Amino acid sequence: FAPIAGHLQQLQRTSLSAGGFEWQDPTSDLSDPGVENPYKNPSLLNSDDNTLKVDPARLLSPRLRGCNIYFIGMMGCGKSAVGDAIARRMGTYNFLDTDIILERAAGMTIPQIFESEGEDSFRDAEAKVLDSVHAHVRCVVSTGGGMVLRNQNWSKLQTGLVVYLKVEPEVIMKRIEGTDRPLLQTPDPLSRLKELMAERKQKYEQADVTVEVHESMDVAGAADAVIRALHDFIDENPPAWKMAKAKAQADGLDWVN
Ligand SMILES: Nc1ncnc2c1ncn2[C@@H]1O[C@H](COP(=O)(O)OP(=O)(O)O)[C@@H](O)[C@H]1O
Ligand SMILES: O=C(O)C1=C[C@@H](OP(=O)(O)O)[C@@H](O)[C@H](O)C1
Repeated sequence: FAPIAGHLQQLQRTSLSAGGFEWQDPTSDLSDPGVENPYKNPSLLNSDDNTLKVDPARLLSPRLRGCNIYFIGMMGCGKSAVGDAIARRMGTYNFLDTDIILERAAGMTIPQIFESEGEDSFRDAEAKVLDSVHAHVRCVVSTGGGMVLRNQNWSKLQTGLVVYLKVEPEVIMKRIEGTDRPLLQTPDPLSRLKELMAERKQKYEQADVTVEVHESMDVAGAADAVIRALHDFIDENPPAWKMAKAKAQADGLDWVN
């Protein structure tokens, strides 16, 4: 049976294509690229200044193995700016913005949709956009600030890693003052922003990873903080097969890759 066994092994090593997307059999050895947290790998550190020799963003892709990253948080917290910066640095992930997809599909801007269709219709359309987006892999997705409101959306968000960018309302307000976000068209937008944040706090805190972005952090700095937090999250939540491997080895059993 040796030739057949060889064939099977070959098959196991081949990445499969489903729904037009490449994915790798999680039980094959290819899915363990041997990439560990770069921040914890002394051989990746420059000895003179302790900076990393590689961009840790590039080493996120092999560790995520196609899993999407979803950014959640209040409008203006930086989901689009930071998400786009991270996708570019990762190199192998695409950046998607659910607001932009919705605007293109509707042929209207978000303020126009709120005005002509109302918030409920906007939320229905937003949920449909997430339905289609979550079928894709290797994406960094910026969601609209209210995506977290509907429980049904969480079943899609939870197929990926959910990152909450936590920013003080006063900092957000400075960034988005005067923009046309429909929910802030009130005489006192800062109070409205604080109310919305208080209402949504519990939902945002359901994220896998929360990153606090302070006023002194620019987009690149916020991206650095997210990348580091994601590496740490992957360390703390190893995939099931990796835990099974560790257990088998601890039990003195052979693990066949
Ligand atoms: N950390 C940051 N420092 C400075 N400006 C930022 C930062 N994050 C985002 N911005 C700016 O704030 C504005 C709102 O950010 P954006 O990414 O559109 O937010 P969101 O997608 O969460 O609504 C943009 O002009 C963006 O360039
Ligand atoms: O918080 C919200 O309810 C909204 C946030 C906006 O997206 P951003 O968070 O990208 O600004 C946009 O979806 C719409 O104005 C509603």
